[in-house]
Amino acid sequence: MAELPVIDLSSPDRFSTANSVRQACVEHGFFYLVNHGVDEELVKKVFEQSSNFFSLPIEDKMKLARKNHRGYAALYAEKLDPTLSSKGDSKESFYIGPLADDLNQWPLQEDLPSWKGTMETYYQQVLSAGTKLLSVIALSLKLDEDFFEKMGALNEPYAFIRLLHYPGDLGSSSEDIYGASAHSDYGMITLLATDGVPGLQICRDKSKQPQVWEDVPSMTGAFVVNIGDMIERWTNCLFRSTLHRVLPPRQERYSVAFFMDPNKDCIVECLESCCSEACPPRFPPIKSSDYLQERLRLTYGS
Ligand SMILES: O=C(O)CCC(=O)C(=O)O
Ligand SMILES: [Fe+2]
Repeated sequence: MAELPVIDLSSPDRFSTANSVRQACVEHGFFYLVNHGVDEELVKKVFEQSSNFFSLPIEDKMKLARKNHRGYAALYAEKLDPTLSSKGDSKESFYIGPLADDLNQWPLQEDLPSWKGTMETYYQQVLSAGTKLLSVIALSLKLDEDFFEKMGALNEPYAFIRLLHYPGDLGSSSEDIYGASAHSDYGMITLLATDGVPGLQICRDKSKQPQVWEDVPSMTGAFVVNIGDMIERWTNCLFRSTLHRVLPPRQERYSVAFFMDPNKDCIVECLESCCSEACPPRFPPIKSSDYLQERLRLTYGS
């Protein structure tokens, strides 16, 4: 079992919080976030509405099939580990992106009346928690706390809710089928809520063979937060985007991820404080949208 640090976002001592965040991101790339300001009742409602959506007939769900990375992705449609030969991950999901650009797809009002409002409120509340957390992350890197704002990353951030449903035992064969196969997240940070059903695991050392996987238990009221690959690139691997996966669930499981990615035009390049002559940048600068597009292409095989 992984013993992950707990970060209190409401602590008045921001420098001490920043130190804990730094240690958590260097050692684990994963931590629990408490007192994050997202209403617990709202989280419950999101899980209820998510379950309502996934219970709709498949024909209705397919009417909202994923376009512009918004909407419904059916069972086995995604493979988070593109090196696996299996048919895909045993989960279905639904994506909700930036609220302002009108590209989102919504279930019919008459089917799920308070669905859109619930998701929009959740989007805004988690975005605001994520924004606060990124200012602590900036402090933890010895940058100004508004670093990510000033450089434009948080100007219309490319942030997504992903509702996830793992349907439980489908009696699948011995094939390599995971709920979510091994991957690291692509963006800046991910804030994950789960329904408490176990399954999430992390691998702290991707290069060690055989890989060692540790369970990440859920903690009531806390988000599990992890660092994405773009922060790993910005920090020249000082902060880790840790490999994780969800075991093939025997029991039905729901989770809700919030991926906070920078503005599409943002250039992600090694921070000055994270490189030196002895430790040159490991990655060339890259435009955020180019990086994401390539990662999504590999995940969906198209
Ligand atoms: O469902 C989970 O617990 C994790 C999902 C995940 O890692 C992802 O969607 O990127
Ligand atoms: Fe993930």
